[in-house]
Amino acid sequence: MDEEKMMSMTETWLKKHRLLYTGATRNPFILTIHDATINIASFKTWLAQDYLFVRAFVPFVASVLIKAWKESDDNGDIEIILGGMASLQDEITWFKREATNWGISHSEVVPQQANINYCRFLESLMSPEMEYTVAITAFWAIEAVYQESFAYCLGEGSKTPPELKETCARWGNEGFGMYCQSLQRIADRRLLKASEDELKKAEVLFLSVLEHEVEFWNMSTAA
Ligand SMILES: Cc1ncc(CO)c(N)n1
Repeated sequence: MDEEKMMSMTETWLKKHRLLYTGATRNPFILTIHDATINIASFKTWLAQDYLFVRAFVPFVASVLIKAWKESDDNGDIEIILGGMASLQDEITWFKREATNWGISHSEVVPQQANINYCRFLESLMSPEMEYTVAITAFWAIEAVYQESFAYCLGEGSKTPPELKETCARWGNEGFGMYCQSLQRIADRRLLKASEDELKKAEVLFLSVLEHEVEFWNMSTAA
């Protein structure tokens, strides 16, 4: 009897594209939070830009919710996605409060190129022609990168400055980790039934997410 468990599709891709995934989850921006050498200007750039990103992320999640309602074979998906949407409201409130704390005025923040590109990518995923399977896979990847990145900043041996710990805990907490696992399970369940074309498309867009995440972090450290 074979005791080995089969690898899920997302696990297979994470393994196959390890280098790029590590590039997204252990980016220099994250490493400098982890070792407390972060330049506060970089942090403020990230904070200001990510607020704009999250505002664009809300309609994207709403579009995934609609696809789940139309296409999903499991009612449980709706609750998980809806839970994600609900926490985005809290997240937007948090971003506004943090901006005040760090002396950022959102009305003066101009979206940078990497952010514009990423938001445009989100918009392409919102198209009604985009399959649920593909969109939920991208959704999982977007959340998973933040979860892995910020959890690392709170992990053993991290020297994260106390004033940044709350930020890291937003995405690095255990509950957010469980939520990412739920999204991953949905993606894997769907990918199991996907056509060859859909699988290929989902893998390509998974890689696009990782590239956009790398560019987003790089944008923050470049400023
Ligand atoms: C750029 C980016 N990726 C992922 C997340 C997670 O929601 C975020 N807030 N911002």
